[in-house]
Amino acid sequence: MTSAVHLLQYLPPISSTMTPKQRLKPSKPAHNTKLESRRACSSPCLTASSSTTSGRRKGPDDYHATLKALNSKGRFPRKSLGQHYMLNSEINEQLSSAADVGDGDVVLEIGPGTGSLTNVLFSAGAYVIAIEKDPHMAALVSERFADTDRLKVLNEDFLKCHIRSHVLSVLESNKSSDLNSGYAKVVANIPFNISTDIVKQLLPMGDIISEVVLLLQALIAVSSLTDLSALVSWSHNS
Ligand SMILES: C[S@@+](CC[C@H](N)C(=O)[O-])C[C@H]1O[C@@H](n2cnc3c(N)ncnc32)[C@H](O)[C@@H]1O
Repeated sequence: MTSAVHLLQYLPPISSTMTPKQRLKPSKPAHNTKLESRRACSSPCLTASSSTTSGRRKGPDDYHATLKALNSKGRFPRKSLGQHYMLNSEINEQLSSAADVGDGDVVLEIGPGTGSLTNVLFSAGAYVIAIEKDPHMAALVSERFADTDRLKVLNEDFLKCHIRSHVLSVLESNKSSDLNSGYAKVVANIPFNISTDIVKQLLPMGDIISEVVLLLQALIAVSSLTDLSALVSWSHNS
């Protein structure tokens, strides 16, 4: 079995219109109602250090909906958990289509958060195994998709849980169903603080995982400001 990085795509810079001052604003808890009335900007994510909203189209995962979902659990993005929530559904769709997610695919999502990417994966027809460390977010995503039988939420630390057995149990139990058996795919907007460890965990799993598409953080400026711009994907070939 060999595994190879087939594709390293850089997404276009997505917060280039923000001023350094905007980027460096200190964290504010989401329950601060002042947050909700701030002006729109082009940032696609709600992060531990962002206090601005996205000017993109409204939807179930836009800035206000995401804040509302977080508020419902008394939460705000935590840097220690790499929590930055995707507000741009187009980027989620790019992640899903880079892995060619389709009907019956089993997809492992690391850190579903509020479920914006999970929602896109469902729309593509996938069965999703979502591993979420934060118990509040695990509860939130379970409640959000309570009416589907195509989701298994595991409130676990991805770096400590037995991923292989979780994935294999879903692949095995679905052999006779209409799910594509044999291989799972990984599609995730991962917590950047543990990117390297996540990749290390996934690399030896080419026997059960066919595609990996991760949104990673890339350095974009000498001032050490960072942006979300790298989409890395690879396929395992036997
Ligand atoms: C970058 S956010 C992405 C959230 C969501 N997928 C999105 O795109 O908006 C990362 C998510 O991973 C979760 N997380 C952090 N560390 C984790 C770990 N070790 N195992 C599983 N989930 C983790 C965070 O709680 C958070 O929900």
